[in-house]
Amino acid sequence: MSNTFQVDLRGIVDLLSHHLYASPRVYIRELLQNSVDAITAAGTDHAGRVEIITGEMLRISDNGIGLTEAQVHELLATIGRSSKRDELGFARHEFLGQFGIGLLSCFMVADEIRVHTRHEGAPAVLWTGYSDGRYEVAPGAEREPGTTVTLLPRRGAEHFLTGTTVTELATLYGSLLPVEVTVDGRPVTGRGLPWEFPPQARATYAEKTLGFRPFDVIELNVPAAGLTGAAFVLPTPVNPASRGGHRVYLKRMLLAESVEGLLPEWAFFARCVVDSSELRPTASRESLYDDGQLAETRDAIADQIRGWLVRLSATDPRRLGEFLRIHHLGVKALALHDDEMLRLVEQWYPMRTNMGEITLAEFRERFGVLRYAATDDEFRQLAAVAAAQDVGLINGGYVYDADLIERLAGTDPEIRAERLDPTDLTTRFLPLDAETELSLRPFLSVAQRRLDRLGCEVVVRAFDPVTVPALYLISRAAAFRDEFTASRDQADDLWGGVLDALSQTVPTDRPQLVLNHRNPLVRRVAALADTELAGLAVESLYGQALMLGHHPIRPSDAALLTTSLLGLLDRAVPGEAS
Ligand SMILES: Nc1ncnc2c1ncn2[C@@H]1O[C@H](COP(=O)(O)OP(=O)(O)OP(=O)(O)O)[C@@H](O)[C@H]1O
Repeated sequence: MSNTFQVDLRGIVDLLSHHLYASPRVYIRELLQNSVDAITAAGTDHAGRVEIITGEMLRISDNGIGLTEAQVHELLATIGRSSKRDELGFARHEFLGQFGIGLLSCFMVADEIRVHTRHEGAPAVLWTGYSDGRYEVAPGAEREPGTTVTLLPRRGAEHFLTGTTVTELATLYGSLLPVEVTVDGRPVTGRGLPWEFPPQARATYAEKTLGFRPFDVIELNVPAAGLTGAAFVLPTPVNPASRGGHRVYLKRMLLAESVEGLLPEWAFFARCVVDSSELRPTASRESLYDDGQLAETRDAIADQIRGWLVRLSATDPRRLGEFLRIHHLGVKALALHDDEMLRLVEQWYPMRTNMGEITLAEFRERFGVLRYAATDDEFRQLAAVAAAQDVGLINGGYVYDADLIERLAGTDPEIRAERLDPTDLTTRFLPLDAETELSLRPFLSVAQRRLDRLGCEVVVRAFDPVTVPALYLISRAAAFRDEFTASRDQADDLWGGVLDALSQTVPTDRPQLVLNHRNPLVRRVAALADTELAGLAVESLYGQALMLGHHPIRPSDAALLTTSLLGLLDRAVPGEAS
């Protein structure tokens, strides 16, 4: 024995309103969609018209194809049955609807739905559906071919059917539709496609609907997806991680104002407004169906945005510079895996160097090798000294910069990159002649004794600039050891033992205080016969070098600084010691 499924309409409507549609407001979209589809079905030489009248009840009339009585029974009363699919069940291309559930959404705001309809050459029919699942079919009053749907508001949902709300919703969803739509006599369509507006009007449109005046507008055209539209470039930086959605229309009907997945992540600086005749909606019609076609469309749009950037570099570099200043993070993120973008960054993005802000291309021309410091701290330590020796140095400490430099060198054998370690610079420090070296021995041993307990080695070299008396150089290995010692000091006995055992394996090159023999003050200090005063001076130079390089001041450093400062003051201020 075979039976037929029974459907509990209340249950289905509840499912739709709570789990499928984001808001009951979509009922207007579903009604508009049915009217437009009926007009499409009536044929192309047919000037379509959709009229919405609000009041006690809501009425929407179209001059579309209408339904015969047999179709009314078949289509309106069967959930999931649609006239918009072909024999194989595929959505027919020319229609907006496809699922056969749209009309049900009206039960979210109405208790009763009346469909008064007539198909050319057939008598008019009146179908009445109730939210409890009953429906009636009766002969309808004489009328022109077409359909009028009337909604009787459900208690508590009246506000969804007022003139103001309906005008707002019809404008939101339907303003780009290719048929004339009016609400209470006022047209909501007919203003054309915003991305075809002249530039000024386009900017005003963006300001009103997207909330910003665009930096530029990129026209989009992807024939394979029947897609046209525009990408509006944001005029201010945005967090690359914030997902900005796009305004997507499908066959001129708004899908949603914040659709994700239309652009690749790197293009976070653009907001699109597009219409597509091929991309598919999910059943809720609130997002795009994520399939191969969406992926291909995304790639095609990405190409067009990339093309805009490349074009800008060729025709208007100044403007490209402006763009990069605003959105450098996104462009750099993109350059990490896109060669064209990498070239763009190399040619046009000014990086911070010790010779000012210059592009990597210029830097290479001047200095050959892309020499960079990997962190901001290392850069600060080295920048002035390197500059005085005419060594160009890039600050690779900004997000992505060091990675980009490395990648550039990895993709082009012509390009060399070199990470500069603070201790590498000592090779640029000239040793002193043997005689001077010898004469400085006693001073050096005094100085070394004062700094021994801080784990610092003192050397004297000649380097530029003469104005810098001393530099504190810390190699990567030493930096690691410093952190290691700090955690050893804080650890309890058990962990202390473990860390001690480990420390055997930690390399032992020590940080260095490099005194500059070209600096007059250093020469005078080195020549002092008073070893106590020389010691105090070395300690002060040590403190000053720490601060110059923005090194952390440990408690032992702070204690040393205090005693040396007080010691020097004591020497400097005249009067008898008490
Ligand atoms: N205004 C109308 N004029 C003519 N036929 C209509 C009209 N409204 C609805 N219909 C008929 O009723 C059927 C069911 O409509 P319904 O809105 O439930 O689903 P659909 O439009 O086919 O698909 P979807 O769920 O994607 O909207 C339609 O396929 C269509 O044949």
